[in-house]
Parts: sequence; structure tokens; C-alpha cells
Amino acid sequence: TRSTRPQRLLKAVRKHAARGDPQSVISAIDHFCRHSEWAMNIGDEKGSILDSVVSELNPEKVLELGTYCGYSTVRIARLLPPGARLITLEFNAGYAAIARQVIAWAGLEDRVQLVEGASEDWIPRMKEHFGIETFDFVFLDHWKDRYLPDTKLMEDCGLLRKGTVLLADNVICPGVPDYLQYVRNSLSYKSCYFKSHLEYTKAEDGLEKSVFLG
Ligand SMILES: O=c1[nH]cnc2c(O)c(F)c(-c3ccc(F)cc3)cc12
Ligand SMILES: [Mg+2]
Repeated sequence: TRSTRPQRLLKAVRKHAARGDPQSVISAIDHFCRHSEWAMNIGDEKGSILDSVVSELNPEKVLELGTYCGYSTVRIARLLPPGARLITLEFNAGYAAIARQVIAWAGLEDRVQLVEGASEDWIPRMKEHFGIETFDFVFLDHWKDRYLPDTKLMEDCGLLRKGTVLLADNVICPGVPDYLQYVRNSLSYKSCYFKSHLEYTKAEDGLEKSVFLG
């Protein structure tokens, strides 16, 4: 039967990237998405903005909602000190299977924990199951209809602290109007927009960075 796009993306990583070299994994995926098949990774342009936010923050505890093939997981994890931890949630088992192999190829499995399942099921279990108090950084990149309810759920579960940074992908395309309205008008957040482009295209998209004020 025909392979899936994530399987073809992994094949390109294995062919063109060096094991244990996260930058070569990132470059191999970007090359595949530009020259072979578009795929919904954050990409190199928005990825550079992600890098700068993570580098400035130096987070110890990171949550990623939406792993897909692990591209942004690798981008974030490669910037973390070895003691830091990144938990990434992926609903789609096929995507998760590929992402595990991409993360392993990059040599970053020691600081990444990939969890398969629904964000709404796992967010309430972060404390008792993973021993997490609060997150320093949350990257939202799963499903537009879940950004707002999952943010409210993280608040209710006490997973956000004064200064926790939320960074949301795709706030223009496909767009998350309810989430944007919330973080831009709530007194509990200081929010700003980083204008960019939809991965590997000329269409507008951007990232919204929101600091939780407690
Ligand atoms: O569902 C998504 N989850 C997470 N990230 C996405 C993304 O970065 C996209 F560009 C897109 C996307 C897909 C098709 C389009 F025509 C435009 C954007 C979707 C997602
Ligand atoms: Mg995205």
C-alpha cells in the first residue's frame, strides 16, 4: 500500500540528515517540504521566531501540543540544556510513530517525552503522571479548535505560573480567532503578534506570544 507523507518525510531525514545532528534533521525536513512535498511543519521562517523565543526564555519545563513529525520538537529540544524536559502530545498514532524516529535520529530522545493521546485527557494528568508543577513554555500547534479550551484547561489545572510563555502557531492560517480574542483581551495575559508566513509559502501567517500574568 502507498506510504504516508510522514513516512516519506522520515525517509528523507534518514537519507540526508546525520544521526545526532539536529540542525541537519531540520534542514532535511525543510528541503523535503520545499522541493518534494509540502507538510505542516512550522518551517524555517516561523521556526526562527520559535528559536528566538525559546533561546531568550531558557525554559526547563516545556509542553508542546501537537507533535506531527517532530520538526518543532527537534527545533525546541536542541536549544534546551540536558536537564530540561519537553513533553509533546500527539493524538495521531501514525504521526507519533514517525515523530519518535525523527526525534531519535536527531539524538534528542533523552530530553523529549512523546505522549500519544488527546490533549484534554493528558493536561489534567500532567502533575500526577509526569511530576510537573508548572510549565515555563507551552507551544500550541495541534488543532485550532483546541487552542482556547486547552489554554483554559491549563489555567484550571494550575499548570501556568506568573511568566509562563504560550506561543501559538497558525493564528492567521488556518486561524484561531477565539483564542486570539481571549489572550489579547484577558487581563491575565500580555500578548504580541509575530507576523510571518505560512510554512514554505508566501501566504501570511504568524505566531502569537502570550505571557501569563497569574
Ligand atoms: O492542523 C494543523 N495543526 C498544526 N499546524 C498546522 C499548520 O502549521 C498548518 F499550516 C496547517 C494548514 C493546513 C492546510 C492549509 F491549507 C493551511 C494550513 C494546519 C495545521
Ligand atoms: Mg502549525
